Amino acid sequence: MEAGLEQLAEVEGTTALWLKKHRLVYTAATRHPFILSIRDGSIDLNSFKRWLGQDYLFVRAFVPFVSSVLLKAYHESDNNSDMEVFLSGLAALNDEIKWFKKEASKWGVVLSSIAPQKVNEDYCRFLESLMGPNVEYTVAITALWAIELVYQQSFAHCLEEASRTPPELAKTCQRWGNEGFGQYCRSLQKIADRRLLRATSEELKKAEATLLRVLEHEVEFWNMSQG
Ligand SMILES: Cc1ncc(CN)c(N)n1
Repeated sequence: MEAGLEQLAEVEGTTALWLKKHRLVYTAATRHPFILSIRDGSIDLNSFKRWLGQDYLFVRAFVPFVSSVLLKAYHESDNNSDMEVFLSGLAALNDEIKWFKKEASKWGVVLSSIAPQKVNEDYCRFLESLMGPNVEYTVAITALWAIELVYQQSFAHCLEEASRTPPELAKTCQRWGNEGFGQYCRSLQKIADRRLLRATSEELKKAEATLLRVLEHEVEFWNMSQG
């Protein structure tokens, strides 16, 4: 990193700098028309159901990814408490899978008969590419933080005062838009920033490229859901 940027990263955090630098794609991911349609109440419920079924499949693939980050933390982290953050994330995912099953039956979505769409498969394949032992902990935690952040920022937007989110979707928005999940995202960000400050320039390049890929995959995922 250049000398000036390095000082700024110490004050602001590398992740915040990257979000500013890549704000167009970040905004595309967190203020997507699919999310805006939840927020203004115009959401097509078939799109919502499509998202629900596809996201259930994504979350099933996300669990092993989070486990792989926990494993990397166990082997590579310079801070004992990192592992506990991921463990709490895994516990939340356990609840999330149960929630998806209940929500799906509420909406008449039969999860067992849903096939992943190509966009979803591509995203899950990307997750798998980050699970191997050759991928640095710093790169993997950057991806995990970005993936969670997109949902937190998107759904929190649907809970803001001016929003007209339909009441039957409020629980969905609260799942990722609540303060506890916001705190979890900040914990992930702190870990990522701590690691990025000590990363080699090669690792920094890989982590930034990974952040961009996550944001692009998230935009594609919303596009797919919207249909
Ligand atoms: C596609 C996607 N991105 C992020 C999340 C939040 N875990 C999710 N459930 N699905």
